[in-house]
Amino acid sequence: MGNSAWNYCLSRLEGEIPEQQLNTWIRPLQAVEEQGQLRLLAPNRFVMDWVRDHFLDRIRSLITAPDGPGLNAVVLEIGSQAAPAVKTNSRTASQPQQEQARTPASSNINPKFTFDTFVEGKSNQLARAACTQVAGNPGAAYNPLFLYGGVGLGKTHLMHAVGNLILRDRPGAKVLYLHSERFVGDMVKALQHNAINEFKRHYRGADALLIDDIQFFARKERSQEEFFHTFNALLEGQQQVVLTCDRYPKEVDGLEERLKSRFGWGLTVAIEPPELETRVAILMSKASQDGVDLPDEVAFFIAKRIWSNIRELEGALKRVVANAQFTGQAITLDFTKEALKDLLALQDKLVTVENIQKTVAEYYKIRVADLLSKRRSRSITRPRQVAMALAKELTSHSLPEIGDAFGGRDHTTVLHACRKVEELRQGDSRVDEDFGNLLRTLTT
Ligand SMILES: Nc1ncnc2c1ncn2[C@@H]1O[C@H](COP(=O)(O)OP(=O)(O)OP(=O)(O)O)[C@@H](O)[C@H]1O
Repeated sequence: MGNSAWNYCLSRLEGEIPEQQLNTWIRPLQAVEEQGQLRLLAPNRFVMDWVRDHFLDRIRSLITAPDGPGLNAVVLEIGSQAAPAVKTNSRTASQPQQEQARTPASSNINPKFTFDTFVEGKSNQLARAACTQVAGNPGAAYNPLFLYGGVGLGKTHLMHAVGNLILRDRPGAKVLYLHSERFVGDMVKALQHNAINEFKRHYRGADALLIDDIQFFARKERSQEEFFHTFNALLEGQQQVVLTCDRYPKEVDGLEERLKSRFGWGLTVAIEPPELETRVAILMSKASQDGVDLPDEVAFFIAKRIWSNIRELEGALKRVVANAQFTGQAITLDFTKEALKDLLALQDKLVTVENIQKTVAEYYKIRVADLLSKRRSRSITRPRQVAMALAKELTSHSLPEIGDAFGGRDHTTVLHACRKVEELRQGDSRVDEDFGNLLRTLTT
């Protein structure tokens, strides 16, 4: 393994730094390991300064830690190395960057994010179906297609999958993917350089425009104005627009009403946090893509303990795999528990039964004391059952422990609550929505 220290470091950083920042600052770095030190090559001074100021201390502590690669030093400088000659399909630090530099108008579609690599489950079924429809009939099926849901649930993946499928069917199509921050940045640059017409032409000429995380448009009036016109022009021309957001569009403060109402013209679909079976399937699929043999019990263990989002799930898997490769050990359940020890401890600390009770009480506008009381009116029992079910799902406490924490109730009451909530979630969309909202609040 040429760069095992750097790969190890990356796998750790992936769990700590938002994807957007990793792509912007960390992945463009090239790493060279030599004589006990790691040389990091930044493509330019801007990146070097940023990495030095924001990430270098952390990288150094990971690289030199005795229980990590244990190298002596990290050197950061400007430079580049020739790209390795053979590299199939795997993402290297520098490739996407170089690609972009050569062809600034390129689509930025990540070839790894396809429908084939997207695992379907109840939580994302509708979103996936809508995306396949759109990819098969761009501009005609649903326009715009608006995907929303919490962080790391696969919105970006699906968006790229749409782009990839359109490009497969029509290789000449102009498919533009970008984060909404980039749209804002490009617009500002265009205004500064008197090039707004070019900017308009560029975006309005897209056959499909895919814009990620549009909550970043909030309170940026000039950008919203420009986006509004771009959006209208595209819709009129039957060019496809796909948008994502971390919440339901109407709930984004600081977004103009006319935009919100336009977003509702097409189809708006939610992606929910995946249920256990889907999480296991995703882990299995990621492992097999990387050629890793993942025992079932390990997949179940990770999926049970990490529920909030798929990026974290992937991060945990990467950490286990990197540690196993690094130490040359097999991936067993014990090994996995050890590798994820600090991550899981951190998580246990974050979601406590008290925390759940407080959040649930606030959500239903009742008092925590009501949850613990003997009161049996519907307005109290339902939130209490939901809180118990959340405690079972999100903490590692046993049923008797949870019962105790809810005013000394019996474990069978907790079991009943969990079953009841499960049943209600199937049959009553309000309960399902409440549960989803609470899960999101507690885990993000
Ligand atoms: N159903 C799925 N099958 C396989 N991989 C998935 C699935 N959902 C998400 N992922 C993976 O999880 C990671 C995070 O997903 P993605 O970046 O698409 O999330 P997101 O919803 O766009 O989050 P954010 O709002 O933070 O941008 C990606 O690596 C993606 O491939």
